[in-house]
Amino acid sequence: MPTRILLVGAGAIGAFYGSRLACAPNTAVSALCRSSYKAVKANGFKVTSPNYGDSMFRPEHTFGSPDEAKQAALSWDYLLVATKALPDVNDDSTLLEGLVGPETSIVLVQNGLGVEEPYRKRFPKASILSAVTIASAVQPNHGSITHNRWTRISIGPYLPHLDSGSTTAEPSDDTATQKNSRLVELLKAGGIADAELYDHAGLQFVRWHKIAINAAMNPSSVLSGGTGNQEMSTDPELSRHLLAVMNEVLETAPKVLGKPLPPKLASAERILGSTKKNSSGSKPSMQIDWEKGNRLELEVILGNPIRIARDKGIEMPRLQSMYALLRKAQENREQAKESKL
Ligand SMILES: NC(=O)C1=CN([C@@H]2O[C@H](COP(=O)(O)OP(=O)(O)OC[C@H]3O[C@@H](n4cnc5c(N)ncnc54)[C@H](OP(=O)(O)O)[C@@H]3O)[C@@H](O)[C@H]2O)C=CC1
Ligand SMILES: CC(C)(CO)C(=O)C(=O)O
Repeated sequence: MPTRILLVGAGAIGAFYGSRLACAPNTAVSALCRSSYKAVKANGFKVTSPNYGDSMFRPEHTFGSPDEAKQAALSWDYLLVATKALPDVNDDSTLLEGLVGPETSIVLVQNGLGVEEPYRKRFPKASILSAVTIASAVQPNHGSITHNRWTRISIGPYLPHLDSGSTTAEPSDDTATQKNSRLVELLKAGGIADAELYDHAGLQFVRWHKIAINAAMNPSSVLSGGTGNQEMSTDPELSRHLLAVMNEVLETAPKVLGKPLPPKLASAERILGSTKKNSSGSKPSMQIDWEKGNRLELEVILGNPIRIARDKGIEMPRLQSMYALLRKAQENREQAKESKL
């Protein structure tokens, strides 16, 4: 039997990593699509990448709805979720109803903090793997994926009971850890050399570290009227703001997680230095979503970090200001859209 993987949200990131996993031996990758269903069912995915060249990736099965996936009655080893994380809009954990069996691991490849919780609450017995990627990919047309650069994906089992000070492992922890190692092996076999294995605590640090980048760059671009990454990092006032936001996150993370930040994670100064050198003209994904009129990943990038820190008695004033402003701007825009209908 092959290792069966279903992509839930086969957009830029889901289809890119899916196309690599499909190259690993004895692996069958299927896709649950939404608006790209017809294009993918007819032609599969065309993936272009500076690392892997141009390739076609035909899913074993292409489903147009969660019900269709359920009716296939297949047993999934991994459900790889790579939808945009928008808990204020949809609870995407409902998409997995009827697909999670005793052998299934749920893999969340999404930005943000707290993305695992809706899945843990709905599927308390399932093993959940949490993944953070540094990559740049887009889906310019249905079924066409352009991978631009970077392939780093860090994955760890999500075992939040270990956070509460208890060192008592649960029997299912070993399964999650083994499934995690296996997924990293599959990604490496598919050519992702920088797939990285973490334990629960290590991966949560990686999530906070990525939040430092996303909470600084993404809302600042929208609030500054669409400034690109490099221009923000070289502007005298904006660059001070970015550094201060990143440091606010990097100083909060150890207080929340109860351990010092691992030294291998880059400092705010180093992140800013490499952004200054990024001459690709890139803009943060939140700005691109704002331009398209899409809902923003505000809750997982700003709201959840603020709330998680506040629960521990810590305020994050720079994040809070940006969150309050953008939340209202988004709300006003949604109301304006509705009043036009
Ligand atoms: N793109 C990148 O370079 C990076 C992205 N990330 C993170 O990865 C995650 C995924 O981002 P990205 O791949 O860019 O997003 P995309 O918008 O490209 O892909 C999301 C996909 O999920 C699909 N989807 C959403 N809801 C459903 C549903 N109910 N049923 C079936 N399919 C659904 C969307 O379909 P539809 O087209 O119909 O909306 C879309 O194809 C985000 O959290 C993002 O922040 C992290 C690092 C880099
Ligand atoms: C590239 C980067 C770090 C810019 O903020 C990003 O992750 C995004 O656009 O969402």
